Amino acid sequence: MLVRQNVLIIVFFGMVLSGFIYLNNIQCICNQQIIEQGLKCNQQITEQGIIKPKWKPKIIELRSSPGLLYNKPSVVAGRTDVASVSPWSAPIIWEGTFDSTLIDSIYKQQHLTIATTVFALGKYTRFVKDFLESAEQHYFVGFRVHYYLFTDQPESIPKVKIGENRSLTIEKVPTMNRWQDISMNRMEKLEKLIENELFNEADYIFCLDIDGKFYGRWGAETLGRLVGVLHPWLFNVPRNQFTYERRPESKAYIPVEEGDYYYAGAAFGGFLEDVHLLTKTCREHLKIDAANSIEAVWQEESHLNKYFLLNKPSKLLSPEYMWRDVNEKSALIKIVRYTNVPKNYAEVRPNP
Ligand SMILES: CC(=O)N[C@H]1[C@@H](OP(=O)(O)OP(=O)(O)OC[C@H]2O[C@@H](n3ccc(=O)[nH]c3=O)[C@H](O)[C@@H]2O)O[C@H](CO)[C@H](O)[C@@H]1O
Ligand SMILES: [Mn+2]
Repeated sequence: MLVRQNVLIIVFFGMVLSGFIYLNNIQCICNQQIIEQGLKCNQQITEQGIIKPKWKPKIIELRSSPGLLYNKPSVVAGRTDVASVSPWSAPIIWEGTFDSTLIDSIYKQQHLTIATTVFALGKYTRFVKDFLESAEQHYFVGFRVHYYLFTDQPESIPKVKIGENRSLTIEKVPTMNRWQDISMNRMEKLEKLIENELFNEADYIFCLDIDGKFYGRWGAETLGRLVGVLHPWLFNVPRNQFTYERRPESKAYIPVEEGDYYYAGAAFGGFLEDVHLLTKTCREHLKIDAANSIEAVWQEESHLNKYFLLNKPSKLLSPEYMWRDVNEKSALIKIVRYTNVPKNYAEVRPNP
């Protein structure tokens, strides 16, 4: 009798347990289906019936090689003179916050392609040679890099030797008379480039100013979903001194009591999907502003700052990655990686 009772109890609990396992499995399968369906929907058709890009699958694992030797990370020693994390837990990359041997080893296994865009219209073609030659020495060395150069004068682009596994595509664009239009129009060009050409080719994209030169490593430590760079002149000033757009009529408007950092318009990047949304949103907002006869104080840089306020970057690069001039010193800048090239605005721009 007692034995039968025990058997019944065991059978009962067994059934309850199987029930739990079954329900749990169904939930897992459902979650998977939801994720897969969600992706498929995103990838197939928009409301207007347009086929959308099928983004290249992303590698998110950080695999390390067995036997790789590098310095032991410390939990107590590190940079104490600068913040290396934002209030939303995004890393801020400074010299001393990463190990280049380790980080290269992790990301080289992923066989990545990094699309890199620059624009050189009018007299800005003079910056191309230094930009490309210095990038070949310092920018994602050992990685596959595909430069896209937009210019109104392909014939005057100098020949620069591009390394193995790296390439340069030159695309002709119409000449424009206002530097503001050249600068702003980049958002639309980038949006279309990602949509039409890059979506299945590259893993990451960086969009850079051409009037810059590399002096130090810019590598895999900069890779992230959405990446912004702290502006070299405004990284250490109070919030009310940020040169955000302050007129409420503009889509780039940020009130004085808001804002995290002031980001440079001269460099941003990330996954294609994320940069696509960024460029699309900024392009739309620039268009709305134009229709309302308003141009934000720093053109697309103002819209970029608004975008980053509402869509926090997942990684921030210190001003080492966009410094003022190689000869300008700051105790916080231990290494200059990429700088603005000093220029005579009146001479180089098509209009004041
Ligand atoms: C360090 C930094 O964040 N710089 C930003 C800042 O001033 P900048 O002084 O850096 O702007 P800029 O004159 O370099 O223009 C931005 C870019 O537009 C292109 N260009 C411009 C003029 C021209 O005649 N031909 C040409 O090709 C070129 O790629 C250049 O790098 O504000 C601009 C918008 O107001 C952009 O957001 C810049 O990225
Ligand atoms: Mn510039």
